[in-house]
Amino acid sequence: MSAPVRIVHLGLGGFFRAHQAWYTGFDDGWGIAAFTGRSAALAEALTRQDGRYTLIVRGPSQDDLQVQTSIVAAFPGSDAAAWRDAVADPAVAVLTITMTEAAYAPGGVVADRLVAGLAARRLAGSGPIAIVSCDNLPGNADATAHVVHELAQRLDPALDEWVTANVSFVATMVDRITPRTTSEDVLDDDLVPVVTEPFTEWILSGDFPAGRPAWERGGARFVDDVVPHETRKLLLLNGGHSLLAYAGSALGHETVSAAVTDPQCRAWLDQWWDEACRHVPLPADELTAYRAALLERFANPRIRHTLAQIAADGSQKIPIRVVPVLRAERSAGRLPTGAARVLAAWIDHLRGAGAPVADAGAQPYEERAGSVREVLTLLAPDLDGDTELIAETERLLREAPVRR
Ligand SMILES: NC(=O)c1ccc[n+]([C@@H]2O[C@H](COP(=O)([O-])OP(=O)(O)OC[C@H]3O[C@@H](n4cnc5c(N)ncnc54)[C@H](O)[C@@H]3O)[C@@H](O)[C@H]2O)c1
Ligand SMILES: O=P(O)(O)OC[C@@H](O)[C@@H](O)[C@H](O)[C@H](O)CO
Repeated sequence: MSAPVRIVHLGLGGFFRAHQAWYTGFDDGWGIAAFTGRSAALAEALTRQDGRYTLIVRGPSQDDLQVQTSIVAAFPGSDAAAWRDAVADPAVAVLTITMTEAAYAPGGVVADRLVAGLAARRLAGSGPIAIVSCDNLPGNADATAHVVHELAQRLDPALDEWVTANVSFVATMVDRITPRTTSEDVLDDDLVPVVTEPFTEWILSGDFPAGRPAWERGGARFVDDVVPHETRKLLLLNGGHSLLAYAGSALGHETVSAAVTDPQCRAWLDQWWDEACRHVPLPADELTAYRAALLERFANPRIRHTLAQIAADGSQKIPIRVVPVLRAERSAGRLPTGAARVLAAWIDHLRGAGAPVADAGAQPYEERAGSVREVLTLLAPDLDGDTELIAETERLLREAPVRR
């Protein structure tokens, strides 16, 4: 028998099924009703399989197939009535989100959906709930709270007061490399499996006023402060990914594993990590171990994580993965060549090098990509008078690979 629905998820995709749904599977008292962002296809396919799917845990030499059953209902994001009913259900205690960074823009889809759901919950008198953003955003709890309060206040100040009294925004660091599923991954008895890596990490901080699953059974950790862990992951893993996505694809590489085994890319990655590590508030030995583990994870030749997938939405990612290091290094009086290289490689990508641009926010940057200073004016106006940084970025652009 399926578990009762006690979690609602927004952003049914690959990562959620490799991560939060997998952790929830360790506690059979908790079922999930999951909603896609937009499309109906995945919800329909999962519904035909009664929510079951196979997690293909792909190690460097073999696969471990794990059938997952924590999703008990799947809906297309367009089913607004099902969404409101699900969030209003008094049995539901937790709402998780994986909608990508861009969806948190003010007036964006995260605010819209959450406020519609919370308004229905308030009307139904269903009481408190925890909202857990699992997107790669610094301060993902605060970012979620901000867009929810902003919209609720504008629509109905009484709803905003209810949110303040009833909603707990939980901060998280999430990590499990999960490339997009391709037709080659499909199994005889499963049209919608998910391929992921063996490594997984989940660190959370915050209250769950209506209870939560025993996610620690899968290894999740509850801490007072996620910020050091989030900074470690965003700068070293995601920042390293962005470097490889732009600089590696310009060299002709297609995947993370191909790029990281190229000695040139590897040297650039080490230089970026040396600079970024100075701004991660964790002990040096922890960072050394994390870097070593990351190299193994990135090099897994059986995980086909395309640089094009990671390169998408650079206008949302560069400001949080790279700019903080540029800023901190310049404030410390250093010229960070590794960080400037990520910036230069992204500008080169906007000019047409490497992976194609797939980014709804790219246009103003593409229009200014001929001038490093003008890109900085949009990206980090406090740095657009920094002639030394601009000259270094221009030098790196002149040295950018010619093979495209
Ligand atoms: N894939 C990973 O390795 C990974 C790891 C850690 C964190 N994450 C976080 O999870 C997010 C989702 O990753 P995924 O691999 O599941 O991606 P995905 O493309 O499968 O997207 C997940 C869901 O979000 C929806 N969506 C995306 N952008 C949207 C938009 N602008 N408007 C409406 N709906 C939208 C999609 O339709 C889908 O339902 C990432 O952006 C990241 O923040 C991913
Ligand atoms: O998923 P995105 O688009 O935010 O970023 C692409 C990758 O850097 C990211 O998905 C990592 O694989 C992930 O964060 C690993 O936990």
